[in-house]
Amino acid sequence: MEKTSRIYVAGHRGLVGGAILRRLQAEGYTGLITRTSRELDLRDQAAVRAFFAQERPEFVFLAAAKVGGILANSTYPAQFLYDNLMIAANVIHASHEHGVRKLLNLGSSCIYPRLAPQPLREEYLLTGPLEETNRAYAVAKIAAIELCDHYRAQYGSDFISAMPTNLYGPGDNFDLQGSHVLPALLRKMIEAKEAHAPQVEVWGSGTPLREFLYVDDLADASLFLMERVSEAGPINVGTGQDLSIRDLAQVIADAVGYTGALVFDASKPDGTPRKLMDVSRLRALGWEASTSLHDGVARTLAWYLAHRAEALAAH
Ligand SMILES: NC(=O)C1=CN([C@@H]2O[C@H](COP(=O)(O)OP(=O)(O)OC[C@H]3O[C@@H](n4cnc5c(N)ncnc54)[C@H](OP(=O)(O)O)[C@@H]3O)[C@@H](O)[C@H]2O)C=CC1
Ligand SMILES: C[C@H]1O[C@H](OP(=O)(O)OP(=O)(O)OC[C@H]2O[C@@H](n3cnc4c(=O)[nH]c(N)nc43)[C@H](O)[C@@H]2O)[C@@H](O)[C@@H](O)C1=O
Repeated sequence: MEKTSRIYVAGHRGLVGGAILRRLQAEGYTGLITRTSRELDLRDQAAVRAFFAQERPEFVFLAAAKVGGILANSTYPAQFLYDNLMIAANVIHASHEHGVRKLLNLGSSCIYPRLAPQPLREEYLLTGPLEETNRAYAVAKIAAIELCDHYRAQYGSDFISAMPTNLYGPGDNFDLQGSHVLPALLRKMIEAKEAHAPQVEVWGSGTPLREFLYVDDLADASLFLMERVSEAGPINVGTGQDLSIRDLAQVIADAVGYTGALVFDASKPDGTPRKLMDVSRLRALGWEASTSLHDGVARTLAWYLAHRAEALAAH
């Protein structure tokens, strides 16, 4: 990418797209192209075609998607499947039709089979049944990888796919029904501390293991991949370390300074028992995460406290 390249960041108001946009701006890229979902609904093929014909992006970061935590995924599977299939098919096909030089497709660690060996290696894709709570979303994300790989094979398109582990950071979704676990627990503990509440509710058993990557590290990996890697297949992006939801809740309680009890709500789903990424492929290519969970949580907490109204209004 040159500093004046026309670069489309799809989903620039989201957690990931926002971090990628901030990073590109900080590095002095001037040809940045963005649209909100109101301005351009990426499920609309004709609108996507017209947009690509008009703007002629040379590079595309595909970070627009219907995204949510375990409850949103299991409650709205039709929307997660349809929206994500349409967004991926429209953006990837338009990128091919309009000669995009390179596209980075963002997927998720939930593409791997529920009971695959740990840590999850890229070659485990399509080797077993998926986790039920996010099967619809995962199928759409797998279809997007397949699109990139087959457009590469048939047309020579330089389309690559990154599979991040669970993400968090400034600009996250803090809605308690729709969000992922880390922002949800951060918000719950802040509010419990302020209200002097004796306990905070944590969904599920607390035993599932999850790996968390700070979103600015993902933005760094995204630029690294865009600039230096051209290969088929998913490329895992993570830290290579996980912890239980119970331990995560304690890390967040400590950061917030909340000293009440944690109560586990067994009526809520646990989801997949573990999904630790094997990050050796990306390490061998030359990239590693640099932000510790402790630092990332502290930065996210500081951001949320400074932008609470904005964060809550966004979702
Ligand atoms: N969050 C996480 O923990 C993880 C995320 N990822 C991946 O990263 C990518 C981005 O996720 P994240 O940033 O968290 O998600 P967010 O929900 O924070 O942001 C998604 C963005 O997509 C845009 N969008 C959604 N639907 C449409 C549509 N129909 N047309 C146009 N734009 C649309 C929204 O735009 P607008 O604001 O304008 O409505 C929104 O800003 C996804 O592909 C996801 O799979 C992967 C692993 C973990
Ligand atoms: C990124 C990833 O994200 C999703 O998968 P997930 O990792 O299961 O998502 P999650 O962050 O919502 O939950 C992680 C764990 O945490 C527990 N948990 C406790 N208390 C709360 C809580 O208050 N909120 C939430 N959301 N979870 C909670 C929860 O019960 C579960 O055991 C999919 O969208 C999937 O498609 C995907 O790609």
